[in-house]
Amino acid sequence: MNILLIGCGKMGGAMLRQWAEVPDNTFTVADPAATALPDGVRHVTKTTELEAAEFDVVIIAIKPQMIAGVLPDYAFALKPEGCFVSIAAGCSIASIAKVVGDRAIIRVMPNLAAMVGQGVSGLVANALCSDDLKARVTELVAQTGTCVELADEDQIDRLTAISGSGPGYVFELMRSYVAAAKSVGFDDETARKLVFDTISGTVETARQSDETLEDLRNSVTSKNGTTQAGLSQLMRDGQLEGLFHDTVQAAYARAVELR
Ligand SMILES: NC(=O)C1=CN([C@@H]2O[C@H](COP(=O)(O)OP(=O)(O)OC[C@H]3O[C@@H](n4cnc5c(N)ncnc54)[C@H](O)[C@@H]3O)[C@@H](O)[C@H]2O)C=CC1
Ligand SMILES: O=C(O)[C@@H]1CCC=N1
Repeated sequence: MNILLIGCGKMGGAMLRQWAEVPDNTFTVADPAATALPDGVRHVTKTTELEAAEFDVVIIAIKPQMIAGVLPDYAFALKPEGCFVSIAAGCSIASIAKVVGDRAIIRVMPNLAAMVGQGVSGLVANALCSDDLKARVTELVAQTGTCVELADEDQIDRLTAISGSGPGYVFELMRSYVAAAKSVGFDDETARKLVFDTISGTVETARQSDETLEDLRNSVTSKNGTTQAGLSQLMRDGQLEGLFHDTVQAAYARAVELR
């Protein structure tokens, strides 16, 4: 497919890094600020460099608040049978259709781990999108990690609050954990290694186990031992579970506001 990527910042750039590894498709990036694009990717800085009906897919990877102002300038470059793919948080298919009219539109919510091919994405398409086009876009997204097809748009806003924003929550957890490791005397390099390897090893253990997360947690926790002492702080008054609940609800509410 011939693909136009509008916006090549943190998220668009992360996905492009994986896509550029696969020879199936050709990419043009439209982003005045883009630098250091992968080999073989065409870069345009003005819409006048594009031809009408040039692309099978136009990917919208700019901030949701910019879509109404920017997208009209690029819409002419999509083939009549092509589709728009938006990765913008919140911005609904109806809002995009207000800008481009009744066209095939797919919403994808990726996450930053796409950068290393371990992303998690949700996808939902409108009724004007053919099964073939949806399958080809799903395959494209799956080049960046796993891709789950969702039943409706509300689901993609809920998924945004879990996996779209998720790396932000996890990076902050990791940052706090590393700071705590340093507070008991480890240097930065050792603290990062201990924390990163503990997290990745724990995730892999959970993946390979049939036990519940509660049982796995209990299997680390000796009666009156060190883990129990630590968890009595981490879990005091159920605050951690409440905090995660509030975190996800706030992110979902913001996605709804951005519709
Ligand atoms: N950062 C993340 O982890 C995730 C971001 N998203 C979505 O991806 C979209 C982009 O977010 P980020 O990459 O984080 O933002 P970013 O600010 O890193 O990238 C946006 C890019 O758009 C470019 N841009 C601005 N005006 C433009 C124009 N007129 N024409 C072409 N390009 C233009 C900017 O130069 C910039 O490189 C947002 O809609 C966001 O909701 C979705 C999932 C995860
Ligand atoms: O924070 C945001 O709005 C974007 C969407 C998901 C992750 N980053």
